Amino acid sequence: MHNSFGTLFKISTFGESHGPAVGVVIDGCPAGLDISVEEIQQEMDRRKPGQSRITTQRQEGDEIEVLSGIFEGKSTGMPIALLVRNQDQRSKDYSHIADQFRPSHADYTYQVKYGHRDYRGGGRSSARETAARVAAGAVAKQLLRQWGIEVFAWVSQVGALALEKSYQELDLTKIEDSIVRCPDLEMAEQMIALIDETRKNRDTIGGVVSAVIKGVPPGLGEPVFGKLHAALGGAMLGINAVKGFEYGSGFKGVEMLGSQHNDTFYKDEGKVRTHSNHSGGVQGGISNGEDIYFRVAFKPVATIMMDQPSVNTQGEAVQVSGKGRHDPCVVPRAVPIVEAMAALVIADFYLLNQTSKLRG
Ligand SMILES: Cc1cc2nc3c(=O)[nH]c(=O)nc-3n(C[C@H](O)[C@H](O)[C@H](O)COP(=O)(O)O)c2cc1C
Ligand SMILES: C=C(O[C@@H]1CC(C(=O)O)=C[C@@H](OP(=O)(O)O)[C@H]1O)C(=O)O
Repeated sequence: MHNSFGTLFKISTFGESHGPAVGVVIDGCPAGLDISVEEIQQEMDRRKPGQSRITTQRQEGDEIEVLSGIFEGKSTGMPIALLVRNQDQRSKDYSHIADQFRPSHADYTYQVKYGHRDYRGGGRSSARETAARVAAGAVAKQLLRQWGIEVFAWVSQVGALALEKSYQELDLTKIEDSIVRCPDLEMAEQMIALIDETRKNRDTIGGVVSAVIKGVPPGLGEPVFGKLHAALGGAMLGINAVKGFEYGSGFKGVEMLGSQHNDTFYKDEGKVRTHSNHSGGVQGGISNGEDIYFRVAFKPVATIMMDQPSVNTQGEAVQVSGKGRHDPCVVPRAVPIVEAMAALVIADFYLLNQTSKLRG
């Protein structure tokens, strides 16, 4: 029932991994926005399968088709419909799970909830659906740019290999310089080697995507229900395979004292700023104008190329093994998904904020 996201900048996605297409309808994009379809395509290319040796080898062009809502390069204020046709489905890789459940994928929960499921490629539980979110996020990013807001995400951990540097110490222009999307290129090499080794062992591994949103004005977010950090957390936890979300000082903040953790205020050229930013740019659910930064934890991919105990739809014990093409680690492709979901939340909250008080 819940296939839509957002209040004013609202999206609905549709499509299954092995159906004819996946796509999105964006309802509420203001009219007159210059929209570059080429930029939407660049985001699709960052997410698409088959992009490097450390991702699934399913070969999809993920070429975006604009069905409505953009005319002469500008949004018309009408629903924007974007479509991607599926081209490289291999449904026979899934025949064996028509009546079996892969451990830790969504096979069992979809079956028990609906009594019927599209088992081909995981149907709608497949991360293929995130292609639609990335397309919508690419439009949201272009809207945010008008307001001076930018979103960056990168891989900061694979397995136990963790980048200890803060985002201020990283060169974020280097994110796309390695196939793993870690801007520290030495660490990137180690991460790639670890993913290669894991894949050779027919296994999978988890990781962390870190992100920062720059240029958010103070005042975005609703005070009780609809806190900005809660919306961001909800958006991130709604991405496939996500197991954790923290923003600002996050779980590490518990080790600090209030006197260390408080972000003290000062005035900088008429603006109220804070010296530190343990709050992660959000206080009381409302942005304070500082950078919003957060981390998203992804589990190791469920489908592994080895036998594991499970049950079938009759409740009988079986051994199930993954077949076909799967990501050994999702984080390199999750980077544009995290950016897209963050852009969608901020675009929505920016528009909502414009209705929150009389201005004069
Ligand atoms: C970018 C990305 C790629 C993914 N690729 C695969 C994959 O190839 N095989 C797989 O079993 N799961 C993959 N997943 C994870 C599944 O989609 C996810 O585990 C499944 O929908 C069950 O949901 P849950 O893990 O959130 O509970 C991927 C997730 C993301 C974000
Ligand atoms: C197709 C994509 O990734 C897929 C995500 C996925 C899963 O279970 O999430 C399983 C695999 O599906 P298939 O067996 O059909 O190749 C991945 O390739 C994509 O991201 O576009």
